[in-house]
Amino acid sequence: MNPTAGRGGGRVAGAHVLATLQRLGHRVTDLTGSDLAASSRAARERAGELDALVVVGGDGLVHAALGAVAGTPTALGIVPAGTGNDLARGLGLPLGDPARAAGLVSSALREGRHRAVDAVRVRGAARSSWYGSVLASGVDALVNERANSWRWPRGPARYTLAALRELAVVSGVGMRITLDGEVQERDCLLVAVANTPCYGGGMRMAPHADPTDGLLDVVVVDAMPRLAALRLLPRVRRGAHLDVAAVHVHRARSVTLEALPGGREPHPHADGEPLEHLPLTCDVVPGALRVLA
Ligand SMILES: Nc1ncnc2c1ncn2[C@@H]1O[C@H](COP(=O)(O)OP(=O)(O)OP(=O)(O)O)[C@@H](O)[C@H]1O
Repeated sequence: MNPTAGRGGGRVAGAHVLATLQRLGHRVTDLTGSDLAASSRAARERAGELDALVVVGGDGLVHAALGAVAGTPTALGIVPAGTGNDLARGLGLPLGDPARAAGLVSSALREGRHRAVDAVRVRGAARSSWYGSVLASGVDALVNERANSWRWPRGPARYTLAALRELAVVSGVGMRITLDGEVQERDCLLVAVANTPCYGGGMRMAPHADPTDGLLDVVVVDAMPRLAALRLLPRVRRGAHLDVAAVHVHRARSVTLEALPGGREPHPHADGEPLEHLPLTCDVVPGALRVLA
């Protein structure tokens, strides 16, 4: 569990989930570490001996857990307790109700029930990792980085304020995008590579992304004047931006993103967590996750 997730609600939710699963007869080991690195390490070391890894936290902790179990037979239980919970939202899990989410995890464990869900393997020059929701690589990545650096406000307002801040200084990034071998070069506001619809605490950038279709939804937004980008923001929150001429949606199994020389190179993020710099290649791995649901 992440005791600090969701303004500290993670501690209460985590204790409740632990007690609930024990009361329902499951053998539970608490792998909570003193920080994210310690929790991730424990998850990686122990995942192979568990039936399931159950996380109580936000997207940061779910991202770490996913890295430990994707592509393995160990199931993943998610009790959303963060401020964003975009991956849980994208998987249709109950939000804002840890008791219900814990009950679902427990009944799925008891009945041996899981949903096979796609995950994304992302490879850079130095390492490869997994993500479950959306990779941000343009101004959206800068917004994510900015939002992560703020302690206040928590929740979606933090991303909106960070977007207003970043859009004041950036309007486009040159990108080479390779979609299943087909190359395009564009001046982009952002390229989002999505397995599920949302990032940034409910921004529906890829509203039709389906984590069970074996495909990535790639949303490319062309560079545009700042005012136009600001006007696009509320439409993205509703997922009502796909008919805007500067917005293009592609579907692919494999996507490579490279920054063209010149300009400010964003630091890509996936599931809200920082990755290494571009170039990066994202490959969808169908059914790589067994989600208890
Ligand atoms: N024991 C811990 N385990 C995991 N993360 C921890 C822990 N203690 C502190 N943290 C910090 O909490 C941060 C936020 O974690 P998390 O994403 O789970 O919650 P959130 O930010 O409230 O939710 P969301 O990402 O969905 O908005 C992590 O980046 C990490 O640095």
